[in-house]
Amino acid sequence: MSLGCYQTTLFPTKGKSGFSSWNPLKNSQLKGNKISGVEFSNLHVSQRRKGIPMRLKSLLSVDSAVEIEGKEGVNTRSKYDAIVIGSGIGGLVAATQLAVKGAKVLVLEKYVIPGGSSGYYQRDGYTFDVGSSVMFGFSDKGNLNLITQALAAVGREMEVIPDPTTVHFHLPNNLSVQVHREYSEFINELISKFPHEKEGILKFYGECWKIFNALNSLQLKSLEEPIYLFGQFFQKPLECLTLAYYLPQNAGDIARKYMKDPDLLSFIDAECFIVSTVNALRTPMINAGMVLCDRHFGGINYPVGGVGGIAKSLAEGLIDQGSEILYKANVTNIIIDQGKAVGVKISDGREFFAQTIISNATRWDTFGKLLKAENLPKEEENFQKVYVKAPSFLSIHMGVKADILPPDTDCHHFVLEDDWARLEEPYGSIFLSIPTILDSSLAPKGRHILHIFTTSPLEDWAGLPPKDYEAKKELIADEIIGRLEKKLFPGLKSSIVFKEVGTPKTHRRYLARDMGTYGPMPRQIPKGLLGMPFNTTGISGLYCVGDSCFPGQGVIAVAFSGVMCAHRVAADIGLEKKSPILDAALLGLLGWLRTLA
Ligand SMILES: NC(=O)c1ccc[n+]([C@@H]2O[C@H](COP(=O)([O-])OP(=O)(O)OC[C@H]3O[C@@H](n4cnc5c(N)ncnc54)[C@H](O)[C@@H]3O)[C@@H](O)[C@H]2O)c1
Ligand SMILES: CC(C)=CCC/C(C)=C/C=C/C(C)=C/C=C/C(C)=C/C=C/C=C(C)/C=C/C=C(C)/C=C/C=C(\C)CCC=C(C)C
Repeated sequence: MSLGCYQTTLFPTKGKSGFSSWNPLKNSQLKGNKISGVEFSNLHVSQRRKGIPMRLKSLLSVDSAVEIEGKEGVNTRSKYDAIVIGSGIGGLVAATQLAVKGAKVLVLEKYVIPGGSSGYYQRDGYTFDVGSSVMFGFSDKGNLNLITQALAAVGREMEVIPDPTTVHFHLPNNLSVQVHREYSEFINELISKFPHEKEGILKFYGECWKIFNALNSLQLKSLEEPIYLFGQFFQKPLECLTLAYYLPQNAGDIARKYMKDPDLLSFIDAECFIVSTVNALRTPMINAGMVLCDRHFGGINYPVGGVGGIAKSLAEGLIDQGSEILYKANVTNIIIDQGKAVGVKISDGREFFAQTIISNATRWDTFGKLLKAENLPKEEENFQKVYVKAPSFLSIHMGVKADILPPDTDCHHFVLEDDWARLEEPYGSIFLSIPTILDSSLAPKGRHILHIFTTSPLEDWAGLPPKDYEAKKELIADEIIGRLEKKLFPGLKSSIVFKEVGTPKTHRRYLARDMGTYGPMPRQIPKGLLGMPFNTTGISGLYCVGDSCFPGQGVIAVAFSGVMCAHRVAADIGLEKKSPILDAALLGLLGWLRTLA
């Protein structure tokens, strides 16, 4: 196969890339084969293989997979142990964990850099986080610092800046609550707002700590792998039973056992909404326990240089382990042979084969686009009955003059001005992150970054002619900024020096997520986490990872899903212990439990 045929994909040009407003290559950042200092030859392979020039090795390594298939047929075409579709944090954690266990992994990413929703883009001297800047799991202690652990597994460490306040809530009836890093400071502040509910507050958050402490005592691996699971039950029976007890419960029910004040219950709704996009009655108690305590135990920590550095470091670590990432590789099909997933096809026609296929695309994309919808396995039908796509977001990335922010402004804010009923409505509540409060290197001197986002359904933006679409973006962004100007920063509009607005269509396009969705949310009141599928699927050899798998949305949640997925896949390809009889029993039991949700 001629090497020349890949030259155009190795050196993408601005014109050919086809990306517009959220393209990190925009504004002359594409220099040779570097994006912002990171090498991005179309295919990265291990620097450790010596003898052949780097780029040539890249090409050979991919070509050989195809060549082997062409010459020798199905038996030898499985070059890789696993192919991972997508390089979101879920996909990268699964890939790196497998690579350190000795697997040969190929990650195929549609975009030009890794990270997906946890990626970054640069403009005019600003480095913007694409998604959330609130990082759980990034501390140096406990068992739940999954981001720190994922990086360490591939020999990477990032400097982080501790955030003194997870979020500053600005809520109806002038309720203002700062979630301080110190638990006692937070709880005292909350009790000072609701002194008559002191006992209830202590009991509710006390139950959250019970869950957190149980989670934090376990070695986290795949809950679909019986040897590990029974081992944990044997070593930590009380902790496992605690978790099993809370597995089918929701935070709102437990809050209602202890609290009566409607404003306080609405506050608990807001606490849950920022991590689950639904109210407390629909938020699994295990997830609430995890996030409402980790922010005080390990704290929220921001990586120096921006959230995008996490994915970049994982991708580099993966390559160090001898595995590979191919960018601009849009997977269009999962190839099924005799009922088993054996490979994938990408949009330029190339096919890659592996023992296992792991999809970091959402379950809706995996089973609606990459596989034909008529092949929907029963488990996926059930998933789609219990969960719907959460709405997407309208995001505004801005650069502002620094003097507009009062001294001691917190990094993260959540604003819902007058009416609790608007919490879950589109455009009802506003999330605001100002990461330059923690890391000033993200913006030019004398400037701050404001990243504003609010829920917004794709339907609001569909079918508009370009002029109307642009006008609507400006109009809605102006309203949202006006609300922040009124509530937090008088004069905000006149301090703006840079502004870029992304809609649900932008999310759909650049993050390749069906309807630009933020992730799954329960259709009705769920039974806690019981209905959430793990990583195996109804198709042999095919696994899912990311936020449409247990335990759901959130960067730390998808990191856990990556750890679980890698463990299950490693057992299936012989890199970890496995018992086929116990497997069949546990997977059957879990499948049955899900039908109860
Ligand atoms: N505004 C925010 O704060 C925000 C927004 C969205 C998501 N997030 C967080 O990120 C989490 C999602 O992480 P994740 O790992 O599940 O997924 P992800 O969406 O971050 O990453 C998936 C990756 O797969 C790639 N991909 C999808 N389909 C592909 C295909 N067919 N071929 C090749 N590549 C493909 C995408 O380009 C993307 O890089 C969310 O739960 C949420 O917590 C935050
Ligand atoms: C199986 C059976 C039957 C039994 C068993 C029992 C057991 C053992 C169990 C166990 C379990 C476990 C281990 C579990 C685990 C879990 C976990 C880890 C979880 C986690 C979670 C997490 C989460 C959810 C997170 C989330 C987060 C988020 C979403 C975030 C977001 C953020 C944002 C949006 C930002 C905001 C902003 C502003 C405010 C500005």
